[in-house]
Amino acid sequence: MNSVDRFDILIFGGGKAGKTLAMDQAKAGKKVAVVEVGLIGGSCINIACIPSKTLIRSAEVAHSMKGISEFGITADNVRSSLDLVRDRTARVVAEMVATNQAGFDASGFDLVLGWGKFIAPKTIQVKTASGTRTVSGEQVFINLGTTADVPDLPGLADASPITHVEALQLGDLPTKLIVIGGGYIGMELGQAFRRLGSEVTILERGPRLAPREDTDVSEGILKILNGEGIEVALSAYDLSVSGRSGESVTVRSADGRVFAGSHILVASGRRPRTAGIGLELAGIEVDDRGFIKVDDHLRTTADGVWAMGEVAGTPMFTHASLDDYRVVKSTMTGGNRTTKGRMIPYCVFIDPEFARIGMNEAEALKEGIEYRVARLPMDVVPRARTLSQRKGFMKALVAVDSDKILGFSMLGVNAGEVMSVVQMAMLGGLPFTTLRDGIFAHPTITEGLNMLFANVPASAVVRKAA
Ligand SMILES: Cc1cc2nc3c(=O)[nH]c(=O)nc-3n(C[C@H](O)[C@H](O)[C@H](O)COP(=O)(O)OP(=O)(O)OC[C@H]3O[C@@H](n4cnc5c(N)ncnc54)[C@H](O)[C@@H]3O)c2cc1C
Ligand SMILES: NC(=O)c1ccc[n+]([C@@H]2O[C@H](COP(=O)([O-])OP(=O)(O)OC[C@H]3O[C@@H](n4cnc5c(N)ncnc54)[C@H](O)[C@@H]3O)[C@@H](O)[C@H]2O)c1
Repeated sequence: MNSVDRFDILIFGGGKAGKTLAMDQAKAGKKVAVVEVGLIGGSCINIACIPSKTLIRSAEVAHSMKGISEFGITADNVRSSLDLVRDRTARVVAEMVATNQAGFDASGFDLVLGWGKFIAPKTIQVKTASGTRTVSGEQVFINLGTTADVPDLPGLADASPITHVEALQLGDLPTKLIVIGGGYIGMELGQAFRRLGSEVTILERGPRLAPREDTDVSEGILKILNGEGIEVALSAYDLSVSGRSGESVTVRSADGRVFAGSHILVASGRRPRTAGIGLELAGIEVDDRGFIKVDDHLRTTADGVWAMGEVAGTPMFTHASLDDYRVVKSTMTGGNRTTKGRMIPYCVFIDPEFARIGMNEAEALKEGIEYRVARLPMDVVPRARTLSQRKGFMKALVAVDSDKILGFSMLGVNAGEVMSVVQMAMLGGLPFTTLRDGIFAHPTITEGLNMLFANVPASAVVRKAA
């Protein structure tokens, strides 16, 4: 073994939780190292949230130009250039990487760039540009994230499919994009490419999009995507592929449907980056899907080793990874914050957005929780009319035996922001009447919450699992 550089804190993978903990602990005077294969700042800013949302914004602008006559404006000869869209995305990413790098430098931790693997408990060997370096930590934190899971479908690997990484860096706009998977990435990027000018077909093996959501949400999203000319093939399972992405591809489903396209994008879920990194040499166990086993404090099966973010099975959101940092920091400083029962919001950046906090009807029914439900079509919210963004609805679940808000779902313009207002009320333990009777600025989308919560039935409409 090479000589070992010893640290108080060793972080394996510089994702959201890892980089935040590294800066925090280095500033606190600890000797800290982060082993990172190359994404300065992790997936979110380099290849995931930030570039995808930047591309999506360009696509939104392109889309609104198409419907510009609705606003009494004429714009002739409007064209989009994928090169310029990609350059804008690259600029936003570069800015964020630079900001991250500056934060890393200011905190003073040792960034060890290279692919790492455990070679002994708490000891990682890193293949750097100049050779190998071995580092160990008194406390070790794993934050390695996930990677696109390319399913083992006949012909798919030979077709050289793209993932979100390549999709965000394409030189030419696909004439016809086939997307395998109708989840977050499939819906977001599918809609964005459609709006930039591609024909798009989404193949989803399940019977509906967004299967974790209530059926009214799935139906609403389907209608919106179909309305923009996106073909969505549901129950498209046991796919087989021929051809090559970038040239011509054909996909067949078990029931005989055939889909032809120029490119194929795989967006069918994620797999943890735990293979081949010597976890067994470090006493760190994984579950049957390869995610690192952790307890509510994110402690692994190895003493003094924690795992955070997606690799630990945390819900796959940047803000959830950030909260893992808080959980770990709490344990390190004698606190008792855990992952148990935490409320994690999310927003799918289709347009209009879909956002949820807390429970939906399907979950309440499954758990046998009685609830009252209020619904409001976006069409009646004055701000939605001024914006010509009338699609979708808001929905809230309220307890039966109290005025507690159980959950909120919204498919509509600014859903992510409006959801946060409801989330604050839930975090503060406020009754739904606070949102029903609070004074919101007019005309805002949030003002719709007055109307939504005015629709909460006194008690009559109670639904319960059969
Ligand atoms: C296309 C896309 C869009 C998304 N959009 C959103 C969104 O809008 N909002 C949201 O909240 N979430 C979004 N997500 C999810 C979000 O990106 C992640 O949940 C978030 O980045 C947290 O990841 P993490 O902290 O678990 O790890 P990551 O940020 O993935 O960090 C893991 C790091 O470990 C490094 N690494 C891995 N293996 C090794 C090794 N052997 N040696 C050295 N280094 C290694 C990687 O290079 C990486 O930098 C999106 C994901 C994708 C794919
Ligand atoms: N806005 C956001 O916060 C955001 C955006 C993008 C990604 N993410 C995170 O990244 C995760 C991964 O995204 P994703 O879209 O890859 O996964 P996903 O789990 O959201 O969706 C994958 C979809 O692919 C389908 N599928 C799987 N195998 C298939 C097959 N062989 N044929 C056809 N369909 C198949 C699944 O039924 C599912 O609907 C998300 O779950 C989310 O947590 C978040």
